[in-house]
Amino acid sequence: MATRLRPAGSALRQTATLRSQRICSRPVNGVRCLTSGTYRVPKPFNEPNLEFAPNSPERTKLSRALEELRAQLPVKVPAIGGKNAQVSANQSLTSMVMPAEHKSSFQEFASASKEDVNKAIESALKAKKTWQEMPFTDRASIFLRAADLVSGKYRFQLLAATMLGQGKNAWQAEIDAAAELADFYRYNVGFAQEIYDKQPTVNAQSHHGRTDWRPLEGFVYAVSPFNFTAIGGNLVSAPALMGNVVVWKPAPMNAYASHLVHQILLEAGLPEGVIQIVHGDAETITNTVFDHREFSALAFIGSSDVFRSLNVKAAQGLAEKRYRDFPRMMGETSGKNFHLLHPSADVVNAAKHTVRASFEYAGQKCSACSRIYIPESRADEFFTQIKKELARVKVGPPEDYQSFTGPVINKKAFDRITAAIDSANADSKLEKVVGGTYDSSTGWYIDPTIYKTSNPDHELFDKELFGPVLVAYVYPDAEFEKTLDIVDKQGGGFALTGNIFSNDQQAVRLAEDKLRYAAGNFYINCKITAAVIGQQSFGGSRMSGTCDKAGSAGLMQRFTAPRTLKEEYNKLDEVLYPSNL
Ligand SMILES: NC(=O)c1ccc[n+]([C@@H]2O[C@H](COP(=O)([O-])OP(=O)(O)OC[C@H]3O[C@@H](n4cnc5c(N)ncnc54)[C@H](O)[C@@H]3O)[C@@H](O)[C@H]2O)c1
Ligand SMILES: N[C@@H](CCC=O)C(=O)O
Repeated sequence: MATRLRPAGSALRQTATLRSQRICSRPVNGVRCLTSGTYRVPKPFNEPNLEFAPNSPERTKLSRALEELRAQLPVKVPAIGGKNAQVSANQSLTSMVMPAEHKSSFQEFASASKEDVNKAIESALKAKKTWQEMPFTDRASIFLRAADLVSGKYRFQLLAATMLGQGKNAWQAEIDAAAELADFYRYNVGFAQEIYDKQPTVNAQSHHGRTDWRPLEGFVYAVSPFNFTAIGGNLVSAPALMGNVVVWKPAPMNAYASHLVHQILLEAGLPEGVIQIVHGDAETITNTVFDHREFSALAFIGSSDVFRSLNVKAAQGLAEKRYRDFPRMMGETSGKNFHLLHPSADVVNAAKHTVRASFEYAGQKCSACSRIYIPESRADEFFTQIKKELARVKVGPPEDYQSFTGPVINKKAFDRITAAIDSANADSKLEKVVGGTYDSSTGWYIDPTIYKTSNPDHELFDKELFGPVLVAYVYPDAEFEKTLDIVDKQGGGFALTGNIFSNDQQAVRLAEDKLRYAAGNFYINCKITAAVIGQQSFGGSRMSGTCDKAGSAGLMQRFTAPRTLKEEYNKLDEVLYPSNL
């Protein structure tokens, strides 16, 4: 039996429901809608965070959800999701262990064959006409209802899945699987309204210009990473809200959390077929999708190398004239993100922010800080404060509320990061400040690790390790401007997030200008992680992606093919121009 959603108690809060009704003039699913009006969706808001303090009701509820989930392990995930989809008894399944406890299997998923993927594509295309003809206000209602299910009825179930499956502690799971996911659904509805509202404002006399925000003609392929439950949920909601149908391939390590998100969308009223979730071998699924004539767009979040390879595949398809459209290629990818301290910086503040940015969720946020630049005059103070903070930090399992950070995702990541640590420990050009140790006896644990160097060209400044490893360049105070050039040049060609800590506004201006292309998200006197939907849209350029910005109308507009209409109310009297007469 596939794991189904269970209510986890009463909704925490009732959010505003869509007050507007439908606008349409033709029957939808045989139902004629008769209301009229230019409807406005509710104003989006950021979901308030629960804090899980000792003895809080939310801590009790979360602990219960964790116990209930543990009792069901390993959870089973069907190859293709749907209201009644199930894993059959004789199907071979792929097992994924818990990052914090690798002797225990967390999830087992079935893998889609090429035929299954083709069926999923055809089901999505079959659902397309009805879905895109559904009035926007009704599509919006489905996602607003989903937001309430995420933040209410299924909140603790989503958190538990994200904690056990992806190794996040309660706070990290909360800001991802509850808050950010609900925020994406609510804000995306607002962004869609913003797009539909964009209409020509100037018309010549007796003319009427209009924009028809058509969804893409084929289907969208969404490929999501392991580290955020909300990211996959957004990658599918953004195109679907704009009237597209989507084939969704989540990362194997969050197959179960993504399955839950899909089930929630179905419960919220999403018609079956509109989003087809497909699990299995990445290449089999992708090759089948890329062979299809109606492949219209890729919405990818993951590593740069994979995104690059998918661009090459799509180019090959284009060269062979396989597609009807030029597929849109949207990708948010890797980073080698920086903190930069000016000599005027508040060093205590900078050190605290750096501990969070580099080591929360074991450095596995694409936004995480993995390189830092510190002026010589402030370096001792900075490292002393960092050590003081790290002495209070517990590395441990996600279910332990005391754990500040947890394991890395799997053995492959553990081996990759610890190999880099072994080599750094033996590198005479690096001096270890803290950490450099790890332990895989129960889970994939790596201690927060910092190296410093006076060699700004060390390869660690260019390599995304995606783990809790930070490299620091201590620069001569007089070389602040030169250091800006180094920051810009380094970072492996990536340009995702970065910041400056400074109490000198001229230095802030200089950094903001010189580092204009070094980061898609640039922060001043605060850490570089935890962008909030509606406040900081997210994404970088250079080799970090196409910078379409998750959490913005910009990304959603990429899932449209606008049609321009012009209507005239007068007749043409004369063929010849006045000058011809
Ligand atoms: N910029 C962002 O917004 C953002 C957000 C989260 C993660 N990331 C990046 O994602 C990476 C970590 O996530 P990950 O380990 O899941 O990334 P990944 O690139 O290994 O996988 C991402 C997705 O691509 C799929 N995939 C892997 N190989 C594939 C192939 N050959 N063909 C088709 N699909 C393939 C995976 O199964 C997964 O669904 C890091 O590089 C991180 O910086 C970026
Ligand atoms: N948007 C998140 C990062 C997502 C990538 O993993 C942040 O801003 O920290």
